[in-house]
Amino acid sequence: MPRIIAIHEGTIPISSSIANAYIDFGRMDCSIVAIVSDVIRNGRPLTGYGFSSNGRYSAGEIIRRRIAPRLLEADPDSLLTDDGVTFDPVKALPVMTGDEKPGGHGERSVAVGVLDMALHDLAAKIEDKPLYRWLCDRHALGEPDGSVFVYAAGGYYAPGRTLKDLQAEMRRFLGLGYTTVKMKIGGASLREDLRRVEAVLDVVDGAHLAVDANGRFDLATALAYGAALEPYGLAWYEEPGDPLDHALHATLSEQYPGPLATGENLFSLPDARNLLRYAGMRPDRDLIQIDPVLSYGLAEYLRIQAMLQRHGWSARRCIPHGGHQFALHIAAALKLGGNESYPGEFEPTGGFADNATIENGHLRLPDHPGIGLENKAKLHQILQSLHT
Ligand SMILES: O=C([O-])CC(=O)C(=O)O
Ligand SMILES: [Mg+2]
Repeated sequence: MPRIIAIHEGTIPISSSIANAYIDFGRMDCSIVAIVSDVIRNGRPLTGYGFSSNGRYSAGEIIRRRIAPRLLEADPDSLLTDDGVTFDPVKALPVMTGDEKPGGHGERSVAVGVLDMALHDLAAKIEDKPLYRWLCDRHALGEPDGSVFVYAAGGYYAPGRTLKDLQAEMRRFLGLGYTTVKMKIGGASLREDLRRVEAVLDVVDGAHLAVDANGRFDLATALAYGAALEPYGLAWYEEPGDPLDHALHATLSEQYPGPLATGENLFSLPDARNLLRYAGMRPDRDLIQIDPVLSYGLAEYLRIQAMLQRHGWSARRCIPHGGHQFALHIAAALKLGGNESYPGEFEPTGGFADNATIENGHLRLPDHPGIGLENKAKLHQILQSLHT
């Protein structure tokens, strides 16, 4: 039966000289982990890799001091599938969150999410299957989607960036094969932001443009932007107010008829449930963007999906925040609405396999065992250096 031999952890920069309406990414970093097993394949121990999505900083201290030791000290059989063949990240979740009080889901949800990613990578590698296939088989999810909708998120604020630069960036996204793009709002005045939005609307139509305020607005500003944006018929209006201000969101959803999107800063099942209970979310048009890696991992995300279904939500209304290969497998297996992508940003963890190509806004699934981070050369080299 497989055993964990060692867990290695590190922090790497994913910094970028860009800003959204709330933060500057000049000092952004993230946690990376390698879980080494005693299963030998091609003369080497099979190893699972994980990293955190952008937006929260490295959770190294919590991984080192609390979460990784719990995995290493657990009864090894308690981490395995019932047949004992491979690791079961669903069983690892209560082990990793043992002795943690409920509520206040902050950086520890990131620490758990990073290790959950590595456990999923390892579990699928042991069974020699790409992760999306492994998930479908182990969770009886039927056939995975053959390709996944991906949209290009960019349009950040940066010193000296002109409207022409913004248009050039969006054209570059379309040239890469994306059909839908997203840009930031809320980091400038409404007047200036409308000039930026209209400049991008010279490149794509409204139905293929989303805007993201990153939680910047108070109610009056969210409503003013909503009224101004409504005629454009945008793909969605994202994170208008503080992620926990559900009353703001509910009021806006009564006024703004187009799709609203939020959830990237909600990190747990109870947080997701409160969103549905109190934020006026409309299952026929709105989007939920909870990021599995930032919110206790895919094991917790499966529980969130079950809760959404009980509330009458389709998985297709979920397009997680994040933009990396793990999210691609999750979207294909769970038949989500798609996946985010930030072409050229948040490297080396962000983005897909080196040879991945987007066609008509969709990405085909890789067939490498596990997540396939081995097909992302620069990242793989960094991950390997954790344990070799
Ligand atoms: O700028 C960010 O923090 C990223 C973000 O909101 C997104 O991907 O939707
Ligand atoms: Mg966002």
